[in-house]
Amino acid sequence: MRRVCLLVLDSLGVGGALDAAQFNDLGADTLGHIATACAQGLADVGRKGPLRLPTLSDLGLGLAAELSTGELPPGLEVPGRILGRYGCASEISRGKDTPSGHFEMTGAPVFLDWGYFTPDTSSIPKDLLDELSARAGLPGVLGNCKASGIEILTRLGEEHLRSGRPIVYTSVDSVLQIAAHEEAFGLERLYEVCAIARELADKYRIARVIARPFMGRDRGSFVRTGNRRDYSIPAPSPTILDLLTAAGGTVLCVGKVGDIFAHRGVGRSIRAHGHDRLMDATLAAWDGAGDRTLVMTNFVDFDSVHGHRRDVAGYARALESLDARLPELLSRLMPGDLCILTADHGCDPTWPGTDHTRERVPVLAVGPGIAPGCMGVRDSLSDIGASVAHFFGIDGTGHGRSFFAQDELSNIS
Ligand SMILES: O=P(O)(O)O[C@H]1O[C@H](CO)[C@@H](O)[C@H]1O
Ligand SMILES: [Mn+2]
Ligand SMILES: [Mn+2]
Repeated sequence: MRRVCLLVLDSLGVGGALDAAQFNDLGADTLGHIATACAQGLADVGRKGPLRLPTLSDLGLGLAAELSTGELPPGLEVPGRILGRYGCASEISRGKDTPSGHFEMTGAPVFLDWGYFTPDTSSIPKDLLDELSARAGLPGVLGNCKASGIEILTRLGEEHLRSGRPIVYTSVDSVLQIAAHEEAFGLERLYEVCAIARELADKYRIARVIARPFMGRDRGSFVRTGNRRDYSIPAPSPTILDLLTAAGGTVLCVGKVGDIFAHRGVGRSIRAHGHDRLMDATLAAWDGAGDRTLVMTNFVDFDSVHGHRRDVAGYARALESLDARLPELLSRLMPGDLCILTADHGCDPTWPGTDHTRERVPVLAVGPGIAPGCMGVRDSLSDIGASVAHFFGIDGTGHGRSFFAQDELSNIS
């Protein structure tokens, strides 16, 4: 029996990207800067002192970070013995966005340029917005600029309630985000508008349309809800989700993963909000998973709740909480099981602005029969997909190299 659990700690970069300067991210280091702030007592909100990640440290997270930047993040000192195979990987896709990271780690790096809405005002082409209003029966839209999601609600949320116009905005990523009040505008209506926007955005090669529902009565009380939904462009080439499904295996996606892959190669998608619920859903999926099953979960709050909001203490708290839940999963790994933890890009909460940061990502692999040790600095996140294919004994996508030795897996039951 062979099963793989792939956990994406969304935005947990470990610095060190050789091309970071091209993204104005030279020196960005999500994990390193969080750990440093914690060690300096600068992240003592709802937690205290140095970052404590005993399980992730045992799996080699600190060493993976040291491999990337040359510096061991404080608090992530080398434990007595490493439990897993650790390393880090550079991203070769052109963008530092979520779809690029997820596609690349599943064997489909993105070499084409997404389309971007760049200007700060009138960002989104008039044709697209006119057609969206016509087809969705909207009285127009608000926003139409590059913005941060919370700030724009404060600025335009009340006008949205008065006018019924949804708020459209973009970021440094290839995204068209649409915010609307979950009750006043309606959640299903927002999803319908986003589905139309997805069709219209295709010709501009926009990677994602994102529904951003929110609640609250006024600018002081607006909050985004957990009903966010992503409408992605499909991966540019087959992923291991496609190949495993075609080979008769099963792909179970937890959280926003199914949406990211536009549900291609996805057997079942399980929605859950908040890291604890996401972990509960992962454990439930894992407990019911049979032979040749891939369970893939994205822990989105690191990025959306803490990284983009530049909330260092919150990010540290979320890391410590997830770390405390990991033993529940690790204790369920039986012979023939493999668990890989990684990230899709960085989002350094100490960095200027509110956007993602170009960084390497950690790659931690653990399971009975997987010899602990170092897998080095990997050339691409696609090495993860190649390793998963190798583990399942199926053809890979042609991108990436397995971090397992050729004959290493033959003795695993
Ligand atoms: O500021 P909010 O709405 O959270 O947007 C963020 O979320 C998007 C998806 O990760 C990114 O493109 C970034 O702009
Ligand atoms: Mn992401
Ligand atoms: Mn993000």
